[in-house]
This record gives sequence, C-alpha cells and structure tokens, in this order.
Amino acid sequence: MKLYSAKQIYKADQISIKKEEIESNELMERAALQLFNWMHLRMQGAQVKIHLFCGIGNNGGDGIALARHLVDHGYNIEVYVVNYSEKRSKDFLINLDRLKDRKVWPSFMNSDDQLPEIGRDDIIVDGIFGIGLNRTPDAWVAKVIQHLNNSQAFILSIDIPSGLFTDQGPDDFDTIIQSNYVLSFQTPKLVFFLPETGGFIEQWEVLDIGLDPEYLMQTETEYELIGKNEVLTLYKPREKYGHKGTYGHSLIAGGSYGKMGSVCLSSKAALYAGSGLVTSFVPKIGYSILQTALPEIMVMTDAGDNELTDIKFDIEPSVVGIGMGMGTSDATVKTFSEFLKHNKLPLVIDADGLNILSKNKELLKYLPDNTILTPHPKELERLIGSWKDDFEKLKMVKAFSKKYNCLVVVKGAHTIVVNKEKGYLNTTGNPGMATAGTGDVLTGILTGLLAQGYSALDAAIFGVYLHGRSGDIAVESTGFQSLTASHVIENLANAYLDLFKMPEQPVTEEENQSN
Ligand SMILES: NC(=O)C1=CN([C@@H]2O[C@H](COP(=O)(O)OP(=O)(O)OC[C@H]3O[C@@H](n4cnc5c(N)ncnc54)[C@H](OP(=O)(O)O)[C@@H]3O)[C@@H](O)[C@H]2O)[C@@H](O)CC1
Ligand SMILES: Nc1ncnc2c1ncn2[C@@H]1O[C@H](COP(=O)(O)OP(=O)(O)O)[C@@H](O)[C@H]1O
Ligand SMILES: [K+]
Repeated sequence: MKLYSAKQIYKADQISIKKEEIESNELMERAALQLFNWMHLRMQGAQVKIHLFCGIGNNGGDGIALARHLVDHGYNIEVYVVNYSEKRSKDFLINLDRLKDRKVWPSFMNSDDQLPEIGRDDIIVDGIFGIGLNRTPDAWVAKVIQHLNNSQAFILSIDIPSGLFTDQGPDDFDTIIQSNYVLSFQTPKLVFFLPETGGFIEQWEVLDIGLDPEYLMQTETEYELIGKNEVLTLYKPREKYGHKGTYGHSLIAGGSYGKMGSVCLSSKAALYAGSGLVTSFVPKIGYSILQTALPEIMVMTDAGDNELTDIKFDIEPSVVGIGMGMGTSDATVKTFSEFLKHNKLPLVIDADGLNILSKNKELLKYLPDNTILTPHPKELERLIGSWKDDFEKLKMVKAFSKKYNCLVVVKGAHTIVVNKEKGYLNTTGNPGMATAGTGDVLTGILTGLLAQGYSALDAAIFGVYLHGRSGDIAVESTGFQSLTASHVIENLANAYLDLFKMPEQPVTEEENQSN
C-alpha cells in the first residue's frame, strides 16, 4: 500500500474535484459521511456524550459536518471550535452554517477560556488539525490538547492525530493528541509507523473517500506499507523437479567463544527459510556445538580456536550471511577486511560485521552491489551517525544506501527496508520479538532467501515480512514475555503456510441450518 505525502493528497483532492466536476465541500461531505457511518455502525444510537473538537480548517470542517450527521441521528453531542486562527476555510464555514441551521451552536474556545469538563466514559472526536498543520501549535492550543489527552476518554482522530506533522518530525511532543483510533482518509500517513510518532496512534483504519484512482495509481510514493498482498507477488513456488542444488547454498559465517548460539540461530533460520544447503563457518570452538545442534547443516572451521582469524573456504556458496556473534578483535577485523576485499558473493551483513564497517569506513567501498545490511538502531547510529528525528534518519539512510549501492534494513517495530530513494515499511512483528537472537534469525532468513534466487530487494522485503509474521504466530501461544528467537524459527513454516490461507468467511444462514 502506498503512503502518500500531504502534497500528493492535496493534489489528488484537486484532481478529483476537477475530474468529477464537484465542489470541494462535496468531498468533505463524503469524508464526513464515512466518519459518521463508521461511528453509527459501532454506536447504534448509544447516548454516550460525544465531544467534537474542531479547528477552523478543513479538518475542523470534517468534524463540523460529522456533528450535523450525528445530531440528525439523535446523538448526544457537544461541539467546540478551537479558534486558533481567524482564517477559516470556506468549507468549514459552509458546514458551520449547516450546523447552525440545526440549532447547534458550537462553543468557540479562545486562549484564556476555561477548558470543558470531559467524563472518562465520553468520546472525543479530534478534528483540530489535519494534514495542513505547518507549525507547532500555540501554547494554549497545546493546553487544550493535553486536557483531552488527560481526560481518559476515548479519542477518535479525524485523518491524523492533531499536532502530528504529516511529513516531518514533531518539535514538541506535548502538542500532539494521543489517539485511540485514527480514521485516515485514503491513505495511512508515514508518521503512523515511525518510532518517535507511532506511539500516538493506537489503531488506525483507512476511509476511502474516492480520490481519483488514476492519479493514485500512477503516482510514485517515497514509502510503501508491506502486508500480505504485497509479498504474495514476490513468493517463489518450489518446482516439482527442483533439487537441493536448485535452492542455493547459504554460508553463515560468524561466532566466537560464548557466542555460538547466534550462528546456530542464523544457520537454522536459513534452512527453514528454504535454502537448499547451509554451511556454517565458525572458529574451532563452534564445531561440535553446530554439529550437535543442527544435523542438517554442514560445518567448516576457521584456523582460529575461539574467534574468526582466517575466513577462507573452498566451497562455492550462493550467498554469505556474516557478522553474528563474531566479535571485533584485531584478528577478526583483519580477516573480515581481507574477506571483503576479495569477496564477489552476495552478502548479508549483521551485528559485528556492521560494527567493524562502522569503525573502518574505507571497507564500505568493497561491498558488492545490493549487499543487505541489517542494523538495529544502535548499529545504525554507529554506521551513519546520529540524527535529529526519524525523518532526518531516513534521509541519512537513503543517502547511505545510494552512496554505497546497498540495501539497509532499519530494524525496529516497523522495520524499514531502504533501497536508495525508496522505503518499504513492514507491518508484521510484535514487541515479544525484542529479545536476544531475533536479529540473528532475520539474517538467516534473508541469506536463505537470497540463496533461493530472490533479488536482494525482494529477499529483504519478503524476509522481514516472514520474520515478523512468524513472531506474530508464535506469540499467540507463547505470550510476549516468553517468545524466543527459536520460536520465531519454528514458526517460519506457519508463516509460509499463512501466505495462502484465505480469511475466514462468516457462516451463512443456509450453512447454519444444514449443520
Ligand atoms: N485533501 C483531501 O483530500 C481532503 C481533506 N480533508 C480534510 O482536510 C484536512 C486538511 O485541511 P486543511 O488543509 O484546511 O488544514 P488543517 O489541518 O485543517 O489546518 C488548518 C489550517 O491551520 C493553519 N495552521 C497550520 N498549523 C497551524 C498552527 N500550528 N497554528 C495555527 N494555525 C495553523 C494552516 O493555515 P495557515 O495559517 O498556514 O494559512 C492550515 O491550513 C485533512 O486533514 C482532512 O481532514 C477532507 O475534508 C476531505 C478531502
Ligand atoms: N517492538 C518490536 N516490534 C516488532 N519487531 C521488533 C520489536 N522489537 C524488536 N523487533 C525485531 O526483532 C529483531 C531484533 O534484532 P536485534 O536487535 O538485532 O536482535 P539480536 O541482535 O539480539 O539478534 C529485529 O528484526 C526487530 O525488527
Ligand atoms: K485531527
């Protein structure tokens, strides 16, 4: 699913109005009707108090139009206009008049006004600012926003939580609505998925207000949201006459004394992801550990007893996944550097591999095109430097990806695969996965997919999705706290099977009777 920027949404808005030969307030009416239908379906006329807080732009206009539909259906409402500017939008004013025709008179809130009382069981509709926010709200508006946040009432935001910028990071976190549910028009917004701002949204849903499909289809976006629909097109089925050679040979290189578990996890994950053959390349200390833990896997050892000192092998793997548990001793740095200088194989680099690159930036030029790097936030910071906010971070990652012609998998709650100018945000995964070793599992999956012939970009997008989906299936039986990296591997099978599961259909009346 594409994530459109505010600029693109405004453009779609104008094109739709022109093509359909409608007035802009008709589009607002569509939006308001969608909002109303959503609420009416759930509330069924319940007399819970609904407080609608509206700004003076079109987001406020949506709220005012929604208030009219609610009043027409007998709901118990109170409308407030947060009067932060005299520049009221045309469609806001049209809808204000329509509301006044129903004899509903909003309270106009100004800077020194007392804040209204809100019960914890009430509902708040947040229509203060939408995608038109272009500066940090004034202190008194921030106070209104804090008052709503502190009320404990359920907050339903129109389009975007008020106070969140659509395409830049916030300056002041106290000016943002903490939303329980966001009904977002046509497209979710990028900020819903970034670590700094995602927490302001508990749940979201898109309402289709019929913006011009042709424009939406043809417009390229900087970011895409990746769900099952997107990855299904990437999946490569197994061929009837395929053999283990068809599905590639993954070499997993890493480990050091006390850290062999990471190589076990990566190697096993590569196998479960479908790699035809998997060889682990480890210091001598790892030999019996791997042979005992993973009978399906071949093991090669380095000259070093406890750490990698001489990464050389006489086999021809299809891809190398390297870095997990490897350490950064002088000998390992030396052999890793030599390896990079001579290597021609596709690479996935994780953990200490990334740490070594960060300290020896001159090595970056040896990365083969489309190498996949999988940093967690700290590793990323070491690699590209620190950032002011998530938007600056993404800009820096894009520049890095372009400069070194590599893919960066920015790990986190919504992992983002960055390929030069474009970012792909994952939708699977859960906080149970914030546990040791899940990153090693991801490296193994990505390596295993590359071995099977997936392109680097497809492997990164698909692998990140599968990894999160395995975690989501696993957590149903483990709970968040007890989820382990091994559970993620074990559920890879279920994640693959889940790709082709149809959503459950409701039982029809006839089927019910025949049972
Ligand atoms: N596009 C679509 O397809 C559809 C969009 N719809 C709805 O329109 C919403 C966007 O509406 P919008 O453009 O009127 O902007 P909105 O967010 O209401 O802000 C109002 C104005 O406030 C101002 N302002 C900004 N920051 C400020 C600040 N800190 N403190 C004080 N003032 C500030 C700024 O004006 P300025 O003062 O800069 O001239 C801004 O224009 C969108 O989210 C959706 O709900 C639907 O109706 C259906 C179709
Ligand atoms: N809150 C979360 N929601 C979803 N996924 C998460 C969350 N926290 C961590 N993860 C995922 O778990 C993995 C953790 O990787 P990493 O930090 O490298 O762990 P390790 O180094 O211990 O293997 C990443 O793929 C990350 O996206
Ligand atoms: K809003």
